[in-house]
Amino acid sequence: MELEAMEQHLVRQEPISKRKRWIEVRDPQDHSLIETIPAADQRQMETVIEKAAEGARIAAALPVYERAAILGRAADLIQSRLESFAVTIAREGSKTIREARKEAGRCVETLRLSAEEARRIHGETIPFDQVAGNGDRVGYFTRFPVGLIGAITPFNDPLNLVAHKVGPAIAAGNAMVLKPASLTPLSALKLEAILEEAGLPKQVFQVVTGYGGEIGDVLVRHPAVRMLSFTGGTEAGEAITRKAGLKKISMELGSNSPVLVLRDADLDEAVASSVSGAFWAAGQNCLGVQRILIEDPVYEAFVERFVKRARSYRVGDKLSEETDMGPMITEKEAIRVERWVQEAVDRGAEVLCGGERNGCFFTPTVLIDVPPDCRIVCEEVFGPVVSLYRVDSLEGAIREANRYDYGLQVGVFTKDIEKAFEVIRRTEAGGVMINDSSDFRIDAMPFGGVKSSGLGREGVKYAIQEMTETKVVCFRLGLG
Ligand SMILES: NC(=O)c1ccc[n+]([C@@H]2O[C@H](COP(=O)([O-])OP(=O)(O)OC[C@H]3O[C@@H](n4cnc5c(N)ncnc54)[C@H](O)[C@@H]3O)[C@@H](O)[C@H]2O)c1
Ligand SMILES: O=C[C@H](O)CS(=O)(=O)O
Repeated sequence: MELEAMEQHLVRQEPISKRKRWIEVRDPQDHSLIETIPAADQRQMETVIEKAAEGARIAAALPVYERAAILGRAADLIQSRLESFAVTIAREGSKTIREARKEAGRCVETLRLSAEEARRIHGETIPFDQVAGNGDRVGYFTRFPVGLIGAITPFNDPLNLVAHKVGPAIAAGNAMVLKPASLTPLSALKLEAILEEAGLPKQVFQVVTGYGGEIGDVLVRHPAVRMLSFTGGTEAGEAITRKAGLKKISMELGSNSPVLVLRDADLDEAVASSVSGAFWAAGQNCLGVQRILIEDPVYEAFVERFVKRARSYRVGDKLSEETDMGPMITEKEAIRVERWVQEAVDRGAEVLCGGERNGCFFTPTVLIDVPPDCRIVCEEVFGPVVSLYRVDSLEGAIREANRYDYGLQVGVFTKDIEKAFEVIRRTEAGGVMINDSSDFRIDAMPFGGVKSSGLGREGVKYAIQEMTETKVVCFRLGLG
């Protein structure tokens, strides 16, 4: 994402001795100062990593019942302080208070799932005698923790995406060092304190705040870090993958998610779900609906209803219960989106609603006639802008859905089971939602993308598989 790249560029330009050693966490809505926190330097990150080696030994030695109890207590503590967590998410980021409450509630769910899955990390027996001559051999494989995991998270879901890394890590007996986004680090710091209050030894989970390109680089390259769990933009993900060296890597990256509205769709459902999916968190959502491909017979009817609903969105104060959509994370990001919209308009696109910026606020925007090579559709907009396209057939919709090198999730609205399975089979994505938009997820399901949208899967049970190694044990009997 350009945002962090710009920030890192600025940090890199300053001599290390002159870099600010603190981060002012400010509310994007009014730039008010929320909290000032330290910006660690590379030496401090190295010290934390060295300390975390002891944390890996402690984590692996924690019996499963203790891991599960700690995670369950942490979930209970957050549940009891849900509003406080929601206010922090809303203030440091872009979410409205209603969106933030949902994220805090999902974090509780993610930690409870982690407590459950800690008890289900199984191996299997192996029938060695499937090969002649091995009748005297019995054995199994088991799973053991990777050790020390380096985690790096994005600004947009500052609590639950951290829980999706640290919950499975603890469940599997790993230690973790996390570098959260420097724009929204406070939720991660609160989670770190909750886990310590729930009984997690301090060395097992450490949050280090600072600038990605500076201290994140240390985490990426350090040989003691045996796995990297990254969530962020594709550009940063590729840069990190090149630097990481020989270690496990999990990449949850960007997308420009499509929704297919077929001629037999329930249009009211398709409109409601796609408007929500397009403008949730001011479009700063990896699963955000960025392109809608509508079959000819229902195009006019869908567009009219979609624009009407988009126009009804109340944009304003994040902490008001009445607000449907808050600001973008910075004015720089809002200006980028404004520039991308203008580029499309200069090339013939039409703005059906929105397109106005006021500081870091950008109104819910609906475009048509966008040339397919405009950045507003071929890159990840990560803002409240959605482009509608008329398609002449299911074949045309699938072709358009697969046009770009992203592949996180797809939504398709149809009542025809055959067409649904055609989309399931032929679209290039990590998830296909039938009669939901692309923006549908539960925290227990496997989650991740193909092509430039990622490597590997999160979702608690699946993250645990990635955060463990298998060990085969074989007994050769009859020699005593
Ligand atoms: N697939 C998913 O599950 C998922 C979920 C949320 C967000 N995202 C993606 O995250 C992006 C938005 O978040 P963002 O703007 O914070 O992303 P970003 O890529 O700018 O930054 C993400 C994190 O990586 C760090 N970072 C950036 N460059 C780095 C480098 N070279 N070395 C080490 N660390 C580095 C940042 O400090 C931050 O903590 C979008 O692309 C969105 O699609 C994906
Ligand atoms: O931004 C991407 C998130 O992973 C989507 S969700 O909030 O987890 O559904």
